[in-house]
Amino acid sequence: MESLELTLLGLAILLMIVWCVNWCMHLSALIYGKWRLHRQHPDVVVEELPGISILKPLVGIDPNLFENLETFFNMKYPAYELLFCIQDEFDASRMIVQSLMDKYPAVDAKMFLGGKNVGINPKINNMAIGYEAAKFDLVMISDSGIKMNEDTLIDMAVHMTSKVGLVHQMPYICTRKGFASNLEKMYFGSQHAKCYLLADLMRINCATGMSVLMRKSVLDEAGGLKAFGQYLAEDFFMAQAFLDRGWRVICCSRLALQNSGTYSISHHHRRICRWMKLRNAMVPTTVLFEPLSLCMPVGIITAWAVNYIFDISPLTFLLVHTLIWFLLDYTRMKHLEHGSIPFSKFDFVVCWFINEIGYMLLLLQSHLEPAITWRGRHFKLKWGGVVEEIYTKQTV
Ligand SMILES: CCCCCCCC/C=C\CCCCCCCC(=O)N[C@@H](CO)[C@H](O)/C=C/CCCCCCCCCCCCC
Ligand SMILES: O=c1ccn([C@@H]2O[C@H](COP(=O)(O)OP(=O)(O)O[C@H]3OC[C@@H](O)[C@H](O)[C@H]3O)[C@@H](O)[C@H]2O)c(=O)[nH]1
Repeated sequence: MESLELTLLGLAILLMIVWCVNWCMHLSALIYGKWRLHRQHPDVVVEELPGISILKPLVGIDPNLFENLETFFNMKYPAYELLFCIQDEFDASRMIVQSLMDKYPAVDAKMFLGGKNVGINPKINNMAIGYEAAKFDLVMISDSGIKMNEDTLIDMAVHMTSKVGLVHQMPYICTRKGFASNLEKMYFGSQHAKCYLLADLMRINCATGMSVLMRKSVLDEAGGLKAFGQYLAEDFFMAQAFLDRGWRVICCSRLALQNSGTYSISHHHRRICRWMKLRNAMVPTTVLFEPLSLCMPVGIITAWAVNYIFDISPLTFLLVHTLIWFLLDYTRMKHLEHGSIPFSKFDFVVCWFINEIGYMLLLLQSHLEPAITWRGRHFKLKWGGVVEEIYTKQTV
């Protein structure tokens, strides 16, 4: 009996430690975010910044594609080239790119059609020819849904100091109409931002491949772009290749502004679930630790612990815990927005709860359905990250 009580007390103390670690994570991410993000670079001599080759992998179109791509033709940067990689020669995005190239003849832009089969990852295959044609030593990969501010490239280049090999942007969401967009903003502004900033602070590899600037010479030393075609989480392995060679990988101070014109709650959930599956395979410790960094699971288990140790009402504890967590998320989101949050406080509360509950369900789903579907293709992820395409039989 005594040993059971001792075990329960030990467990309760352990849970309280996990709870304290979570508050430390929250506060550190808030402070680090304030220091790292939205910096200005008034003293930079822009003309001296190195040239950049920007790879834009494109598949299909969405209502914001023209607007998003146009921002790349209007960047304040001394030397850059745009390498549009279009997966299918009959893809509708070809017309959009052509019209932008006609509108901005002074911008160095080229189109590459069809890609090259160098592996399984379709994004890598799509960019393979463009990568070979890149003329600068700094290569940037920028996904189709990204919108750039005029000075983002400057910010990324400034972060590429002599010890840094890869600069990435923390994903965030542009303000668009509707609840689905607000929910996406909530996801990227709460738990995701907290962990992303912390991982960057602690130099843990967390680079997301939607917007990354890299030293091409180092990537070539690692086998070039094609070496990463066997993985679906090519972003993680690319960043790892830089870390393994002693280079620093850092997050710059501008956020990656995702502004895809096609969005819905189910699309967001499918995408996040796909990312969770990648994380589970790449960094298996996240299987245990990710649930332990979420508001509700941590609140519930700690409510039991404080009740066991201090006889505090679990419900009161849970309410106070949730309220403070919520306020910290609100503060972080305000900071990410660099101003006021673009939806009402009521919408914020609703989105926050739906995001917290949805997050837990998605984590569960990511374990129940291991296969990955990406843009209509199915993949089987093996431990360690190597991927295999699953072909389904067509019946006529
Ligand atoms: C007692 C509490 C411990 C807390 C541990 C928290 C673990 C949280 C794990 C993940 C949360 C989100 C991570 C954000 C970045 C990942 C984005 C992503 O999934 N990207 C994929 C698609 O682009 C990519 O292919 C995935 C690659 C693997 C990334 C692995 C990230 C590990 C991040 C760990 C963060 C630890 C924070 C600090 C711990 C004290
Ligand atoms: O078959 C494909 C699918 C996607 N892509 C391109 O890859 C980019 C990202 O595609 P999506 O927007 O569908 O996917 P995500 O935003 O979830 O991608 C993210 O997660 C998986 C990682 O491997 C990626 O690096 C990261 O960008 C786009 O530019 C898209 O055009 C291809 O070129 N071919």
